[in-house]
Amino acid sequence: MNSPRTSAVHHARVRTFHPRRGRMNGRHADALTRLWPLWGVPIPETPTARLDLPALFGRRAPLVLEIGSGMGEATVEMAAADPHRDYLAVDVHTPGVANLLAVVEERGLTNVRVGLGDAIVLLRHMLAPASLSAVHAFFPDPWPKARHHKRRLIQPAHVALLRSRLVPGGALRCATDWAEYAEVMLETLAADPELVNEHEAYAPRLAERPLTKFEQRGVEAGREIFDLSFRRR
Ligand SMILES: C[S@@+](CC[C@H](N)C(=O)[O-])C[C@H]1O[C@@H](n2cnc3c(N)ncnc32)[C@H](O)[C@@H]1O
Repeated sequence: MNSPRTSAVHHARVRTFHPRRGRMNGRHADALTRLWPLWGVPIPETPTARLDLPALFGRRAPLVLEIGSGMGEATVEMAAADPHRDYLAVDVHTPGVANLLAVVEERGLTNVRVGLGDAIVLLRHMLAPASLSAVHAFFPDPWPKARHHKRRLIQPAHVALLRSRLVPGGALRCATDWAEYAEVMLETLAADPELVNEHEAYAPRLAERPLTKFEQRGVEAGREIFDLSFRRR
């Protein structure tokens, strides 16, 4: 369960999400014990310092942030195909984070680090403006009920924050299987004067984005998939 608390962001009240333990198996527990100290990025509730990215990755390279990486399927495939950039994945779901750490080890990837905690806290307090080459938000929770829309990742205050962390020309790529949220995403991103849509409306499917189990379930349920691709001016 999320245990939310509220905090002020650009004068809007939004939720902060705490890590969720979920259901852990032995492999997850082993990965957390061995690999978290190597590649894990703790996200405290009130961080006091920005991340030292060259120290974290052991090199200076363009950085991609994946928000809500789930079990890490997209992170692993995209990072493996893109060794000249570093990938920082973040999720609040501990078993997903543990799974990603295990697969990063199995695949021998050196360009992936994994944050556990709230992506908004990470963005606001731990990443400097203009520090990201790209932000990926694939299938963020749609929060379908109107009274929960305020929990959505894509909302004006968050978009301003996300965009501020991109380098000029940096990419913001989103996908969703929730048609109403797709429309809101399109409107919200298009309303930011510092973002440019790379397409007239929705983008074609991003070739390098793999099919995750989450997306597969949406397709099997008959839902259309919407991709969005914007760039910071
Ligand atoms: C619907 S799942 C999609 C997972 C994955 N991107 C995929 O396509 O399979 C959304 C993910 O976002 C994570 N999430 C939700 N709120 C978050 C937050 N504030 N910070 C980081 N991750 C978050 C959830 O734990 C969940 O793993």
